[in-house]
Amino acid sequence: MSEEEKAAVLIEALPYIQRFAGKIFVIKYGGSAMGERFTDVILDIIWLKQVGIHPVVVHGGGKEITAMLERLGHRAQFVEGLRVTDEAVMEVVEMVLSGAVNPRLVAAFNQHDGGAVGLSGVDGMLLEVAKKHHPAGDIGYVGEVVHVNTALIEGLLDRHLIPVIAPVGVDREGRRYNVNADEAAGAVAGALGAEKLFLITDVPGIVRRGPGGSEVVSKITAEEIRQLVESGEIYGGMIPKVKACLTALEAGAKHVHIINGEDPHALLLEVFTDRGIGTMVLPAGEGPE
Ligand SMILES: Nc1ncnc2c1ncn2[C@@H]1O[C@H](COP(=O)(O)OP(=O)(O)O)[C@@H](O)[C@H]1O
Ligand SMILES: CC(=O)N[C@@H](CCC(=O)OP(=O)(O)O)C(=O)O
Repeated sequence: MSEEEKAAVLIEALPYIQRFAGKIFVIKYGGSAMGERFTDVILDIIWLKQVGIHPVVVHGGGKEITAMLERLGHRAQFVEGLRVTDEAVMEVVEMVLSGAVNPRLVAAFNQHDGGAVGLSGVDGMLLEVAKKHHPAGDIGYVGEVVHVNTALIEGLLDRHLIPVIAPVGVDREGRRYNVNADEAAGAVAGALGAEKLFLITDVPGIVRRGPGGSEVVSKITAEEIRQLVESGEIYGGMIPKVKACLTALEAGAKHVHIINGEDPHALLLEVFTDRGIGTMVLPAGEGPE
C-alpha cells in the first residue's frame, strides 16, 4: 500500500474510530479459522485495542480437539454442532483448549505487545454453566452458560489487557463442562452489552442457494435463520453460531457479524469501512433493507 493509500484508509476510518473508542468488541476466533492468516488476525485485534476499542477474545479449537481424540483412538461425535462429551473426552477438551490453544494465542498476542491474559471459564467462575439438556438426548458434559463474571473481564479491560477466554465452564459443584465456543462468545457479548460480536470462521458468512448459485447473505433476520435451519441450508457448526448470534442480540449486544478469518483484514474492513463484509445478523424488529 502506498503512503497516499494508507492516508486514505485512515481518513475513512477516523469517524469509526471516534464512534467505537471505549466500546467492547467480543471476538470469537474459531479453531477452523486459525490458518495462514493467524498472525494477521492477532495484529488486527491488537490494532483495535491501540485505537481505544476494548477487544475480548473467546477462542475455539474444535478441530484440534478432534485431532487429539483421534490420536488417542477416540471417534468424535457431534449433535447439531455440539460435541458429545463423556468424562474422557472432557479431559481432552480441557487439555487442548486451556492447555494448548489458549496459551498459544496469548503468547502470539504478547509477542506483539498485545497485553493478553489467558483465562478459561473456570477462572474466577468466569463462565458459570449448567448441564445442557439437549432434545436429541444426553450429550454428556456439555454446558450452557447461566452466568458470566463480567466484573472480572471489565477489571482486565480497565488495565488495558486483552482477555483471551477458553470455552470451558464450571458449575457450583466444581464440575467442568465443555461449552461450544460460539455459545460462550454469545453469552459473554450479551452479558457485557458489547457493541459488536464477531464470529471469525472459515467461511465468508452464511451461504445460501440463490438463483445464480451459492451466495453469501450480507444481512439476515432471526426469522430467515429459523427457515434456513429448518430447510437444512444451515447445518452442523453453523447452527451454534447462528443461535449464539441471536442470544447475544437478545441479551444486549448491538451488532453481530460472521466473517472469514482467511479474508485479508476482514475484521478491520468490517469495523472501519462502510463496505460490509461477511454476514450481519439483524436484531429482532430490523428487517433487511
Ligand atoms: N449456510 C451455511 N453457510 C456457511 N457455512 C455453513 C452453513 N451451514 C453449515 N455451515 C458449516 O459451518 C462451518 C463453520 O462452523 P465450524 O466448522 O464449527 O467453524 P468454527 O470452528 O469457526 O466454529 C462451515 O465450515 C460450514 O461447513
Ligand atoms: C460443546 C462443544 O461442541 N464444544 C466445542 C468447543 C470448542 C469449539 O467450539 O471450537 P470451534 O469454535 O473451533 O468449533 C468442541 O468440543 O469442539
